[in-house]
Amino acid sequence: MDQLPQSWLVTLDRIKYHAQDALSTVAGCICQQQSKLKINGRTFHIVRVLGEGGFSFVYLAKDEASGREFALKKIFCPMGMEGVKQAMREVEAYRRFRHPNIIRILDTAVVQDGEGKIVYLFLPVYKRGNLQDEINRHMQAGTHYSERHILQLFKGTCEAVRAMHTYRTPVRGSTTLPAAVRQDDERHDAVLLHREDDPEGGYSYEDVDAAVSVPLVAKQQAQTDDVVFDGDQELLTGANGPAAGDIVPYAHRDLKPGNVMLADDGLTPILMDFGSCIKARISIENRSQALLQQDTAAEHSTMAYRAPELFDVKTGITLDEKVDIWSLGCVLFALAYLHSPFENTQTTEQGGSIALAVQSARYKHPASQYSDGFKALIDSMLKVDPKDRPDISQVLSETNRLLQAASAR
Ligand SMILES: Nc1ncnc2c1ncn2[C@@H]1O[C@H](COP(=O)(O)OP(=O)(O)OP(=O)(O)O)[C@@H](O)[C@H]1O
Repeated sequence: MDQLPQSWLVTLDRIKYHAQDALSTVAGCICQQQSKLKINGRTFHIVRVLGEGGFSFVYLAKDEASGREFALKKIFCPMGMEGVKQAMREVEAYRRFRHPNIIRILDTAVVQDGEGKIVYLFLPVYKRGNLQDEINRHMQAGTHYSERHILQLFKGTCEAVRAMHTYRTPVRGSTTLPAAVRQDDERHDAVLLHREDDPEGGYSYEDVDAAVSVPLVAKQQAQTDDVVFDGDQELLTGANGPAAGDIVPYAHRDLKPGNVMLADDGLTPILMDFGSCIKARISIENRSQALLQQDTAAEHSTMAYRAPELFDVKTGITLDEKVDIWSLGCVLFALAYLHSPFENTQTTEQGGSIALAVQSARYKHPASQYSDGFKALIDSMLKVDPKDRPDISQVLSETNRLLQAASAR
């Protein structure tokens, strides 16, 4: 096993954990008892699977007492504390960016699972699904979005991205962090991260908004040995870190239609899946740093939406938030033509690889009714050299201009 590359081990873990979860889901259908989950004294009924990702399943879960529904994301952490820390970094990213177009996290729990751990994230449910689901519906029906509708969806997505690219380091103590942990689940040895000021050890559902916005103490000593969360690195300001109030751009690094949910109004996009979110500016000083970034991108950033500089990371460069601008170009293209510019293309059909097509920005606009300005916006983002791409504010102002023009037509 030692000789196997890390990516193989990850794949083996995925197969193992997905098989386990699939089996327990089937068993849960047969045995009502197994489709319930008890966390911190509350019982949740697992209604159905909403979706699945690389290391996670997302369920529709209903609180038995209140009847309130949640999207419950179950993340498997097979590789010890590093896996849990990675999951908690995702949690912290959800908490860091408060924006109407970014998903809110309602609560978090960590549960022992044999040798590994499971992290549960409680999220609001978006019953309309994500933009990839919408694209699939268009494909089946042989329909397309109008330019105006696309630009409305794209604008909200860009606003979420702008909140990340222009993130300001908070003043110490002003960020909400999970403040305490405790162990009290009968079956699972669950550790629920919850509001410190709630003696009952949880939030009331009416209080959910307050629970994510009340400033808690920045970093607390956990009450068990399982310190699973080491705080927002942005709070660690000082001689070597950014000063409070500085702009520290973050990159999402996995922007794609499947990671944008649609709110119930059918018009408001909600950015989610922050498992790949990272401080955007990374200076690559040597080959091993370059390979690390390349491997991370291969694991977390979907190929058909991944920026060219992440396929073959060069030394002596600084990766930055322009990786997301490339992905936004792919997202805008996909909303228009129902696939990424680098999948289903003639190039890939003729045996060329996606990686080669991306690295030379080889794609074509299919014949369509979309305006020249709209196509030019896509083209401006799909530039191989990140310096040639617009920044998020420029993308937004062009989107607004095109939206006004489309509304006037
Ligand atoms: N809040 C939600 N409401 C409804 N469905 C959801 C919600 N969150 C996630 N899903 C569904 O679950 C799927 C997987 O979720 P998510 O992308 O967070 O998992 P992941 O493991 O991080 O995936 P990836 O492999 O893309 O990184 C989504 O594509 C979506 O269909």
